[in-house]
Amino acid sequence: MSVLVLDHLSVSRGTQRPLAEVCLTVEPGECIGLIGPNGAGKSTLLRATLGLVAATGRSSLAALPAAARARTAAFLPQGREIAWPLPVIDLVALAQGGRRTAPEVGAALARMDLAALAQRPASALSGGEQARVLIARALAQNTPLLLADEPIAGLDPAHQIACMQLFADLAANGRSVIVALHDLALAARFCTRLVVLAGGRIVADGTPRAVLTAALLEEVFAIRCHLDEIEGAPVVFPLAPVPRGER
Ligand SMILES: Nc1ncnc2c1ncn2[C@@H]1O[C@H](COP(=O)(O)OP(=O)(O)OP(=O)(O)O)[C@@H](O)[C@H]1O
Repeated sequence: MSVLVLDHLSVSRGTQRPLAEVCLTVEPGECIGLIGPNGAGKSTLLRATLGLVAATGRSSLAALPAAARARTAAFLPQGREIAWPLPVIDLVALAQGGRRTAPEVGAALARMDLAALAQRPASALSGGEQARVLIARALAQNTPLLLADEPIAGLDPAHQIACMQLFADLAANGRSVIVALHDLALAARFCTRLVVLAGGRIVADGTPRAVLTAALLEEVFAIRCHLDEIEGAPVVFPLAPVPRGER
């Protein structure tokens, strides 16, 4: 059974339409990379999916009562500053009703490389460390679906890879992930499927190999890339913006 169904989901703000007629079905085991240039509508799509912004059309998730929604999906929003001086372990334990000893809490701390920071006030950590704490909290919620808005922004390369590997592992174990990100190389390597947004609409949807073509990268992202393959996975290396006169 599908984890999520979006049916002609649209958001309007005055005369703008940051999300237009998005239809998407997410199955268990999918790690979906949501990609697109700045302002494409990725955050708006995630928020409308959760019912956090007014939308027309239907999101099967937003249609659930609030408690069922929280059991179904964890959300990692884009803004990640932690204001409360709560110990890291207690902040992560909020995902399990405050139970520090819940196995999900220990597992999430270990998976995000936070065991050594568990007793530190979360607000006194570095930006990247705080980002990892919030990923751990979302992970500890242990939901079938995880929606993450640019979770790897600000992480060092080792933790970026570890975080994407975590999402791929969740999917391999039958959960579903939608992750908005700008790193096309990591999206290509770790996602089972890429959904490309531009101007609030889905303009491509498929495997990384099918989606990441030179033509799409030029048209949607206005970049020229070196495309290659390593160990069977597509590799994208951005080289230069397409000159303005050629767009
Ligand atoms: N609170 C808001 N009020 C009005 N317009 C907004 C608001 N938030 C976003 N927008 C507009 O909606 C459009 C989509 O924004 P959104 O944040 O969904 O894009 P995004 O793809 O997540 O971008 P980015 O990669 O920069 O995070 C943009 O044109 C943006 O300017």
